[in-house]
Amino acid sequence: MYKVPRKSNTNLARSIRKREFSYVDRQKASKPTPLSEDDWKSPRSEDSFDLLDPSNSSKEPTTSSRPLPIPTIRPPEVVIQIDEVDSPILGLIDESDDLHPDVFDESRRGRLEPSSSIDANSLSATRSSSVIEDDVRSQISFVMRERLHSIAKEVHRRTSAVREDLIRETPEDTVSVASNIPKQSEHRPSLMSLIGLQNRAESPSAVAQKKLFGFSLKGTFHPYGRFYMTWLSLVTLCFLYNAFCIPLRSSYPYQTTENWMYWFMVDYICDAVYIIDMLIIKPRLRFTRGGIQVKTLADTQKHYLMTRTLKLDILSILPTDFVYFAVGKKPIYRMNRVLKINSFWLLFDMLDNSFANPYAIRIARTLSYMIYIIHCNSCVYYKLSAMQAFGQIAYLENGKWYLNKWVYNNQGNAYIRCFYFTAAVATSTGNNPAPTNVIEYIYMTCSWMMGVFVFALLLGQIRDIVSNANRNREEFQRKMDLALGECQKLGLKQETTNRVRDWFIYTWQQQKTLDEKKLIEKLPLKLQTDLALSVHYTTLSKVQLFQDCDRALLRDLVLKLRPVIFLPGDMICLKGDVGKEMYIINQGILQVVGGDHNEKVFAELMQGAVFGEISLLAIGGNNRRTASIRAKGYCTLFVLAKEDLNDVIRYYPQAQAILRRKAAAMLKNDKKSDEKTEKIKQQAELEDRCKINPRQVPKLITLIANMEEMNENKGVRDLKKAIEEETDKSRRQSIYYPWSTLQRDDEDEEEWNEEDLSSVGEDTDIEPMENHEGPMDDDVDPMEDIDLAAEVSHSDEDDDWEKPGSSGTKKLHAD
Ligand SMILES: Nc1ncnc2c1ncn2[C@@H]1O[C@@H]2COP(=O)(O)O[C@H]2[C@H]1O
Repeated sequence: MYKVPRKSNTNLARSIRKREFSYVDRQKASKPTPLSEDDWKSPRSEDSFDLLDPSNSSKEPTTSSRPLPIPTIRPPEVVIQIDEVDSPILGLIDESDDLHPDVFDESRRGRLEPSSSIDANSLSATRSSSVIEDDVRSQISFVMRERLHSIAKEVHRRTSAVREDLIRETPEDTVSVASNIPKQSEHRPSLMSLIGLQNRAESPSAVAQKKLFGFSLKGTFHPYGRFYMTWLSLVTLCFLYNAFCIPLRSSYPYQTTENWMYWFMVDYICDAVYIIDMLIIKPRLRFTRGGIQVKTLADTQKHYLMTRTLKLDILSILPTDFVYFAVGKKPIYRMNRVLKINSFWLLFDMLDNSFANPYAIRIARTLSYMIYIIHCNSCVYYKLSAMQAFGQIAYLENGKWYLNKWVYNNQGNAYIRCFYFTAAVATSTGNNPAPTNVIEYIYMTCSWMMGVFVFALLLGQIRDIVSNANRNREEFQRKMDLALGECQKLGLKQETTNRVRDWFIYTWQQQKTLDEKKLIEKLPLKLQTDLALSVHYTTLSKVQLFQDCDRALLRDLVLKLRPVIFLPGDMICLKGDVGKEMYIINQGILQVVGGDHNEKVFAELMQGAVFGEISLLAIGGNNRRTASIRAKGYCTLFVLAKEDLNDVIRYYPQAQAILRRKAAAMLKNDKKSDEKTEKIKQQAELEDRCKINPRQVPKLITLIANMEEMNENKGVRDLKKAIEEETDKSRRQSIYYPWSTLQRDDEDEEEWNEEDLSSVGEDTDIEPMENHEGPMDDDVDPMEDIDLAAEVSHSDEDDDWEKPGSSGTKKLHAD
């Protein structure tokens, strides 16, 4: 620990101080950013002098005698910066920090008294050595502090500059930048990523290359990728050219001395394709090793070298054309090109796997075999015909000479004629001419054999393919017939039977199967989930619940969803029923209905809407349906059973909250609608009850109107007049007026017929009966219970009697 020399004015102390200060000077000179006076306010600048030489404490130190201030205490913010500097020497700072503050605090507080009583001369040698040691340590610590101080200052300066720059940025800029940045707050996987359809980020160079060529030249290819499929089609085309044209040109006279260069041109283009395929493409094809796709070019190359395909590829491209130099341009020597048949098979396999209708691909493949066999056969037939001079050489049979009718007679299109002949022989359909010699007999026997076995086999294959393609349809037809037969047996109404038929037909049109789940149940669960997610992606992406909640909820639920189809007008759930399932709309429109006959439509629900969850989760307080739901047209829904939902949702409180919130809003809405409907119903009922036939003016009123003495009363006069007018008008119009004691809603006021009302309310000037309650019977005279005298006298006294109120046009009164 740092020890203050007992007598600071000793020679030793002086020499220490001198060395220390001279070092400070050197350091100060070498500092990159010299400290200002403010930064450098060291408590020691004055105290140190006092401390070391207390006798001079009162004196103003002279420039020469006064030691330079020693920086010991850093400004607090600088200390923070040092802490942030990741430096291995920070440990030293801590240590050095321990040294001085106490000392200088003590000195500042004046508690550290210089021990003047101790004589410097009495310091022992050991003591002086420890002092020297302390001195060295203090110097080191000082140097460290000095350096760190300057680093800290620099860091501090830079941080402040950056901070200022940041603050100086205009808020508009910040806002615009912020608005341009897509919201990243929710780091949730998208629906696409859940089903593994998310595009992975690719390196810009790879993207650029892909843009240019559609593939990466440096990379490897997926064997089922689009690029390789396109390339494979080209290779297959070249193979087919070779496979068909080599026998054709070898037998028929289609390659002549004039056109051979064109044939050769195409030949060598095909050869080029073969070579590119062998040298560039195939070595880049990825393969699977131990369940992992190998993508490294070196590995794929090595793998290709080991395959049998390479050998076939080499054989297929062997330059057999060189034989041409010896035997002439005979294309038959290129027959090794057909060894590329692997490409043909591969292409058909790939098409089979990737086409929506693989049956067509399978039939095409089988048909191509048949055609090729007939093609080759026709080439042989032509060659045989040519060898026998196209029937011009007569043959002897039973002592007679005949012309050979079996051979092609060189008339018409050679290829078509020969093809026809061989097709007829192979399928045993034609009335073929009899062979005339051994070769012809052998040919015919082979052809028939081929017809019987090979063609029967191929035709059988085609039959299987076609029947497989129809199996689903037949199964559906069988089930529908069975169901309709049951309906008939049970004697159901024709309408019901028709609905059953409708359901079957619509389901088939939509799904091409009656049980969608059955198709995928053999797959592993993960794949089933992925499949279900991708198939129903459009619908599920619209379900707000899945958007707002944990995406795992979707994965958990998707396999529990069961598709069902409803017909137009079907009631999916009825208000008051116990809720056992909830639904997600996949297709179609549904209506939330109410009223006695479900005539009121509260809302329409579209694709992606969820309903039926209120009763399922007992959100409304019980497990009863809060509304009835009706299918507007054909609808496909996903049904989720209560147990399934409960099983899953208990792990997703957020989803529960969302469902609850939504349910609360709907319940509120429904309550309002219910109240309104109830009010309208009540009003309609009351109006109905209050209907009177104005032609049958109550006898009592007529009596009052006819009473002589009462004729003096203006009110009664008006009443009489009104009755007469009303009776006349009623007779003319023969209508009933609705009378009611109920105040109408504002919205209904417009519908109110002012003209009709005026004739009743305004002219009669009858005071409205404010508190008339209870039902009014049509048959009962409404005036019978009224104390007429009191009523009339009251009316008489009333100030408003003379003024027909506007309320009379809005309120109609039975009185
Ligand atoms: N106003 C509304 N709008 C949309 N959907 C509704 C409305 N009222 C009720 N529903 C739905 O209709 C469903 C009927 O059955 P639940 O009560 O189980 O759940 C109900 C809600 O999901």
